[in-house]
Amino acid sequence: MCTAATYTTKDHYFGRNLDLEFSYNETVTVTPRNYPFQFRKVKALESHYAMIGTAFVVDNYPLYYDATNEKGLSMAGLNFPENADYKQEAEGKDNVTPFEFIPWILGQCSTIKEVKELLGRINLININFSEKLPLSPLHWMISDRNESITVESVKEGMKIYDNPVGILTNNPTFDIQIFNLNNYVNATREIPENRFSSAIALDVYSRGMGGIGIPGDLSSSSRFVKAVFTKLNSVSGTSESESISQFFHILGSVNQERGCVRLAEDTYEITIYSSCCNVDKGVYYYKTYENSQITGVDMHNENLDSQSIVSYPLIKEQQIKIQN
Ligand SMILES: C[C@H](CCC(=O)NCCS(=O)(=O)O)[C@H]1CC[C@H]2[C@@H]3[C@H](O)C[C@@H]4C[C@H](O)CC[C@]4(C)[C@H]3C[C@H](O)[C@]12C
Repeated sequence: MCTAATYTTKDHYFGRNLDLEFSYNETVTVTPRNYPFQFRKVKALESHYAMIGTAFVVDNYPLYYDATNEKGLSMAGLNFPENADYKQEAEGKDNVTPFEFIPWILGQCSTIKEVKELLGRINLININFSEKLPLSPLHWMISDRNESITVESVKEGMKIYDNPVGILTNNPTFDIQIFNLNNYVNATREIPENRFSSAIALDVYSRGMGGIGIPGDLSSSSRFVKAVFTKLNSVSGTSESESISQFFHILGSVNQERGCVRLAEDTYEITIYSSCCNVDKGVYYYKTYENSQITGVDMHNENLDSQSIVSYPLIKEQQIKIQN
């Protein structure tokens, strides 16, 4: 499972947890403006906005999981099994495959307003990248500095939801996820009062009891509630260090620790990486399951006018600082 989030202090931040039981050898990848983006059915983008994010690069093609462009627009794909439904090619539409969706949008748009215009013409089509890499059932969160949307291509067609909480997990569909928040109307970060009954004296014997009821399990609907509660109640200073620390704590509230979700004998889902991009500065920070140190890649340290993608392998080993 996965969780994506936005957060704003002085700057804007966008990132995600990538939860899975295996890794595709993904890298932090910068695609510069003049890398010719080929698409299966629509015209290539010979020049476009530059972007940075995590991608599995195959045959010199960056298959992005999540990315941010130089205008601060960001996008992440998250699993959406049984609900995602991709279509046949349709005339008069921009026929884009799901694995091309991130470059198609981030290559051309700088705001959600522009994204909505492109989405009006788009048709997400069912063409596999290759036999070895078939399509994944995904839905997406797309965010600019001011707002987020959730995009779901389902049986009935393309659904575009305003996402007022800036969080996305996996199933069920986004309308149900948002509705489910109503069930937690009573949860609070404040010290709770006894509203149970005046007939009995109840003791607030611990801090944090206002949040009792917020789920702690790792299902996607529970992670949605937990991540929204944590994010919407987040408080931090506005420096880069304070902001990204808080961001990683938001994602950490729904981290998958090895052992808690078993998929098969000796197979467990874990948070492979957590990312946090400062979308104003184009710096992509990440941690991995075994590397708690925050590592950053600055897209502006690359030649953004070039034609060649640049990839940095994730540093996966723990970086321990012995202090004495
Ligand atoms: C599985 C990943 C999402 C993580 C997630 O939501 N897991 C939850 C599992 S579940 O709900 O509990 O079943 C998704 C996110 C981005 C996906 C990748 C990107 O879409 C890029 C390519 C696209 C190709 O078609 C398939 C390989 C692939 C490299 C994808 C593999 C996989 O589906 C990824 C890595």
